[in-house]
Amino acid sequence: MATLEIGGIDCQRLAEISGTPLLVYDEAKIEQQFTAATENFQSDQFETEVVYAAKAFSCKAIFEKVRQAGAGLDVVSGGELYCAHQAGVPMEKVYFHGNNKSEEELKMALELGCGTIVLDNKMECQRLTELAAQLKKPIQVLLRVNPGIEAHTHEYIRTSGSDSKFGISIAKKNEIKSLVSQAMLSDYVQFKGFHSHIGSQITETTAFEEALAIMLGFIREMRDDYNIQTRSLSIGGGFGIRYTADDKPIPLGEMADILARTCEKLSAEKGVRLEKLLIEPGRSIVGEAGYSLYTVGYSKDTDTKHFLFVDGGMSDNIRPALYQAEYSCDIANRLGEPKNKTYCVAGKNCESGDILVKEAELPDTAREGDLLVMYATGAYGYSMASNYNRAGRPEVVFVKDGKARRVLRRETYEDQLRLDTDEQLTI
Ligand SMILES: Cc1ncc(COP(=O)(O)O)c(C=O)c1O
Ligand SMILES: N[C@@H](CCCC[NH3+])C(=O)O
Repeated sequence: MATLEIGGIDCQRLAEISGTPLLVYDEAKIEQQFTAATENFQSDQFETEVVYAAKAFSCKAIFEKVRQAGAGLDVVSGGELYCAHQAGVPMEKVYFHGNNKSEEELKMALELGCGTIVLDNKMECQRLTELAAQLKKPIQVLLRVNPGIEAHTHEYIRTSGSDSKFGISIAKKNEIKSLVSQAMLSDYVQFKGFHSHIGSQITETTAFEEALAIMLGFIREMRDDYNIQTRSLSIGGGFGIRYTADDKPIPLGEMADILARTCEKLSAEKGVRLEKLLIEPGRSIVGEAGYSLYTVGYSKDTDTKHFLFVDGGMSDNIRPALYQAEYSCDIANRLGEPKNKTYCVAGKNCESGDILVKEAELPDTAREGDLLVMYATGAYGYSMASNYNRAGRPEVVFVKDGKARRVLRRETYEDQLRLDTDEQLTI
C-alpha cells in the first residue's frame, strides 16, 4: 500500500508528529506559482505587478514568501495589514482594499506607510482625504469600479454584477468623475487609476479579456470626456484552480501572459497608454499547494449513504457548505487500492450541512485510524476557518525537500479561552 508524500515527506509521519486535522503546504508549489505569475506577467510597454491576495491564506510565513517573491500584497482589513507589517512586508507594496474600511483602519494604513488604498466609494474618499491631511501622510489611491461582468462562478464569489456591493458601477461616470476630482484636490492623496475584480475561481480567459476591453474603453472615455488620466489599472484576481478532475483551469503563468498580451493589444486599439498593469491572484498561488489531512473516525451506513466521519469539518473548511464547493480526496495510506465504494465524507461539527465531500470514491477497506487527504485546500480554508463548536483551528506546516516546519500551531482549548472574561462595564 502506497502512502502519499508531500514535499518528500510521508504524510502519515506528518500526522504522527503534528496530529490532525492538519493543513500541509508544499512550499515548492507556492514558489512555483509566484514564479509562474511574476515571470509571465511582463510587458515592455508598461510596468507590471503581481499582488498576492492575502484573504486566500494569511500568516507571517506566507507573507514572508510574498516578500521573497518580490510581489505586492492585497489586504482587506486592519488584521491583515497588521500581520503584513509584523511579517516585514514592505508597506509601499501593500494595497488596502475593502468596501467599509473604518477610520481606525485608514489611520493605521496612513501611519504605517501603506502604499495604496483601493477606494470603494465616495464617503471613503472623503474620509481618506481628511485623514491624510490631518496626519500629513501621502497616499496613492486606486478606485474600484465595477465593469458589470457576470463571471461564470458561484453567485457568492461573483463580485462584479451591476448590483455588487463592491466598487462603483462604471455606468456612473459622473459619480466617478466627482470622486476622482475630490481625490485630486487633496495635497496628500495621489490618484493613480482604477481597479476591477470580476469574481473568483474563473477558469477561462474570456471574462478577463472582456473586463480588460471594458476597462480600457472606460479609461479612454474618462480621459476624453473628463480629462482624467489613468496611470495604473488592476484587473484583480480570480484565476481558477483544479479542485476536481472536472476543473480545467488555464495555468497561472499562461493566464498572466495572455492578460499582459491582451492589455498591450487592446491599449493600442483603444489608444490608451498605461504606466502599470496589476493582477491580484490569491487562490491560484496557494490553493493547489494545500493538503488537508484528517483522521478517519467512525463510519455509518444509512439507507442511502455510507458516511465516513473525519476529525475536522466545516470549522476548518467552510467552502463545501457555503458554496457547494467540490474537492477530491483519497485515503492517504491506501493509495494503490481500488476505489470501489462511494462514501459521504462528513465532518464532526454539529450541523447536517457539515459535509466535506458529498460523493467520494474510496477503497472499501477505509477504516477508523486511516488518514484522509483532501486536495487543493490551500485557499480560503484556513482563512475562513472558525471556532464553531469551539473546534480549534488546525496546525499548519510547510514542507519542502524532505523538511517540515510548523508555521501555525494548533489552537488549544486554552487559546480559545483567552477571550473569555468577566468585567464590569462602566455605564
Ligand atoms: C479585490 C480582490 N482581489 C483579489 C481577489 C483574489 O481572488 P482569487 O483568490 O480568486 O484569486 C479577490 C477575491 O475574490 C478580490 O476580491
Ligand atoms: N472565499 C471565496 C472567494 C471569495 C474571494 C473574495 N472576493 C472562496 O472560498 O472561494
